[in-house]
Amino acid sequence: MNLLDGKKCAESLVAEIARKVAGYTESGLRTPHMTIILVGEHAPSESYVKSKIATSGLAGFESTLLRFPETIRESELLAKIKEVNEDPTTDGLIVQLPLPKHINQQHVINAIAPEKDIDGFHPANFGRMTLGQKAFRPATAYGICKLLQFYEVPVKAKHCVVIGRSNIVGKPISIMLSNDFDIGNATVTLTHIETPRELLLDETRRADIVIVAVGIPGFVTADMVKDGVVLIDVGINRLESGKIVGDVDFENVAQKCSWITPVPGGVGRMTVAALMINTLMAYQNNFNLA
Ligand SMILES: Nc1nc(=O)c2c([nH]1)NC[C@@H]1CN(c3ccc(C(=O)N[C@@H](CCC(=O)O)C(=O)O)cc3)C=[N+]21
Repeated sequence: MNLLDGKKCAESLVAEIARKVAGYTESGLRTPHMTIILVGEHAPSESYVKSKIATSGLAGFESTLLRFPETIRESELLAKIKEVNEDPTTDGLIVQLPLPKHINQQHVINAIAPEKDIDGFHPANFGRMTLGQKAFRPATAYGICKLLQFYEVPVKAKHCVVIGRSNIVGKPISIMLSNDFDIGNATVTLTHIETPRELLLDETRRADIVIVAVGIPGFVTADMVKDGVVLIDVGINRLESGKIVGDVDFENVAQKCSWITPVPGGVGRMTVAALMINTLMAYQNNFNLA
């Protein structure tokens, strides 16, 4: 069993970004700048945002955190997004999810300027990505691709089973890995809550790569996978003990894997690294660099 070390991979990608940024700023360009909007006080979001801000510093970016109370009205939030969209000193904008219930997530995502949408959630980017056009790719899915690439895990022509069809992970990763992308050309099965258990087992037991993003601790057990499987665990579940675990029964499943991502230190780190890649791309687009 080999670990797909997201920390190590992310550090290497971020160091590469920092070198590029140093080159740009030495030639007189301004520093890349990302803005994060955080609404309310949600403990996990605090920790994710902290990690994004710290990593953006390591990448050589400036960052701004805009915090709003839980009670902010949707119209006010949309007005703030419009301000950031129109601010030429910000390259990328993240509106941290989840949002309070009274705010329509779709309205918010659609309000972000596609050219600043470093999360890749705007329909314009999602559509372009799906069609194989240049786009900001959804950060978690993109991070998984970069991690597979870093460790030279074969993807082309492999059978990949994705568990969970969320718009932020399952759906985009299944599209990206099946597309004719640099890291792609797999044969992908997308399974979800309505997939009969028997069918799910048929699929996972012959899969070369299993990607699980369901948010249930221990969902993937050793009897569900074949020897030599590559396992990508997207889950982040906080147990009552405070321990963070993924969606995989790691102790038992890891023994059967050729590669497996740890939680923490796996996909979470790569999500943040991919956001940095997207921010650099937004900046390069702004200045017509490459
Ligand atoms: N608009 C938006 N964009 C996002 O990219 C976004 C979001 N909303 N909402 C929530 C998810 C989750 N997410 C993570 C960020 C960092 C870690 C991370 O750094 N994890 C550490 C552990 C730290 C911890 O989990 O507390 C690790 O895996 O080693 C994980 C997950 C970004 N998300």
